[in-house]
Amino acid sequence: MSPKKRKREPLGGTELENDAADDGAEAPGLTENPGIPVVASPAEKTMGGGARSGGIGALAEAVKQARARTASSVAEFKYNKKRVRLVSQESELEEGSLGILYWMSRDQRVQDNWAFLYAQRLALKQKLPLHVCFCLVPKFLDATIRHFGFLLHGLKEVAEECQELNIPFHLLTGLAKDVLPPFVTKHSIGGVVTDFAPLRVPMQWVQDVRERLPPNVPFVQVDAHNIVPCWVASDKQEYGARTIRRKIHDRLAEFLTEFPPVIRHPYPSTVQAEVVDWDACFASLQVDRSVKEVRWAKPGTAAGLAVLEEFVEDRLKFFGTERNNPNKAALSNLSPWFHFGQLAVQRAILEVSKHRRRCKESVDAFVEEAVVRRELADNFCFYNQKYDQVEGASAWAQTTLALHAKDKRTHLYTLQQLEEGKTHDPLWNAAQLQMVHEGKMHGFLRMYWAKKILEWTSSPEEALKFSIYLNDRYELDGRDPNGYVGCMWSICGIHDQGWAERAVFGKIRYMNYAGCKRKFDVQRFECKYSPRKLPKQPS
Ligand SMILES: Cc1cc2nc3c(=O)[nH]c(=O)nc-3n(C[C@H](O)[C@H](O)[C@H](O)COP(=O)(O)OP(=O)(O)OC[C@H]3O[C@@H](n4cnc5c(N)ncnc54)[C@H](O)[C@@H]3O)c2cc1C
Repeated sequence: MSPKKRKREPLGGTELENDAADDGAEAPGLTENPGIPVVASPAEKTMGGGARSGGIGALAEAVKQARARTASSVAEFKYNKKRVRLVSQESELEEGSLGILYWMSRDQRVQDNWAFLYAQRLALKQKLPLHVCFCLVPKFLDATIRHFGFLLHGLKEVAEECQELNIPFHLLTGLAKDVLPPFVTKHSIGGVVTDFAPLRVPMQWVQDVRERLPPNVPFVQVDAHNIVPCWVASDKQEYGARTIRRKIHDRLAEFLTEFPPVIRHPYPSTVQAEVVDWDACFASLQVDRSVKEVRWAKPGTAAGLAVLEEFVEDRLKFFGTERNNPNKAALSNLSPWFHFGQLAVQRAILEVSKHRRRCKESVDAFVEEAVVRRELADNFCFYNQKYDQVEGASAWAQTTLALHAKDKRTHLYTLQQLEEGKTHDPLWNAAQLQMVHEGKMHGFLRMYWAKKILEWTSSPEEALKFSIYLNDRYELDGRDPNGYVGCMWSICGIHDQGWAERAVFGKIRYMNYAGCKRKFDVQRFECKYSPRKLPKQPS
């Protein structure tokens, strides 16, 4: 007997593309936060420690009030459904279901999360319980304990927040395709909402789940990471910042809005989430533990908001003029929290934009980096399946690199020499060691660093492979569209133009040591990250 349809509530697709609101310690573990062991970092201070306000920061409180002023809940909010796309064939919820599930993946936060909000909206409208799950894979693309530690600490905070909001949080262990569909069936979940990541592994996870979910369960995806949803910003791979910039700016009035709050859920579930033993979970991970967690970046949304607050107060004023100076504290340092979705870029932009009158140049530059460049990276990975291969580059770049493939290299280094920072170039070595020890290389140096790998390895393919390997292994923000695009920009000229032709690089833009010396005090940086001053790492 086919189940009776509940009040028809579509979950995505064309019916939703309608602006109007529808009616519708010592032991590695997580007990201590942040987890240990950690790298003794040379960074001056811990980011996100909340030291200034000793607990909940002024910004966190102001943000809470702003959400509350926006709407009493997402059910009363004019939700822009262009953020949502239908993944399943079925688009309507059936009667008899016992809950809505948000499968959290890229966007690991409760508030300021359009996917979480959409799931709660459905649950409120249907008067159903809301569940959240995260599928923890014990191994992911060579991520190390540096990454998993940050992720798990953040999730622990998510779980605690969910509990306060009467929303069971389920940590499922295994690949989503194996654990999520059985969960849906067992608990009679009526609809599934997930977030969006353009990289091939998470895209495949979504496809696999789609194939295994019961056919009568609608499944939608919400772009909760970008301000302008990736599929709205453009329907094709863009040439560069110059072609996507206007498309994004033209849509900001529509999408750069305040968030309503995720509220305490009024429809409790009879299904209780299993209590997560976070320490056991941490201990059971089968990951490389030699790349240590870092102390300067405290994981979690609260810490991310505190870093945002510090940035706005202390560093934003320098961002416009000093962001290319690695000796100056001018950057936001927010990329780890953005990467793990612990902080919404949209929240950062809403806050930073309030200071345009005080520091226009900085605010405009920050919007360019965090919105235009970042969303361009998502665009590239979404529309180009070869986003991490030389074949993914433009024809002109592939041709010029091929023409110069046999050019004599002045130096050739092995992966191990590069990894240990043992090249002839003290600036490069310092940048490499900054990344190894602190988990974050300065943004300006990332370009120089990757370009030198092209210069000192036997082929562009090898250069790309080494740079992605090192970036993903050591950068806390690694395995991100920004990282693949950063390496592809530096080595394969994507989103760039042809420059004067030279050996090895062909027409790919070149950078050199002398250029860096003109920009900042190179010696000071080299001195700070000299191997003599740093502990031996990784062990
Ligand atoms: C070779 C190379 C590798 C890179 N690897 C990564 C990576 O793995 N993960 C990552 O998030 N970024 C990467 N980037 C982009 C950029 O360098 C970092 O986002 C930035 O340094 C992070 O520091 P921040 O948050 O202090 O940046 P800020 O300068 O404060 O910028 C704020 C935010 O804007 C975005 N942003 C800044 N610069 C860029 C850019 N060039 N492209 C896209 N988005 C940008 C980031 O989300 C960043 O957090 C890479 C760039 C290059 C050239």
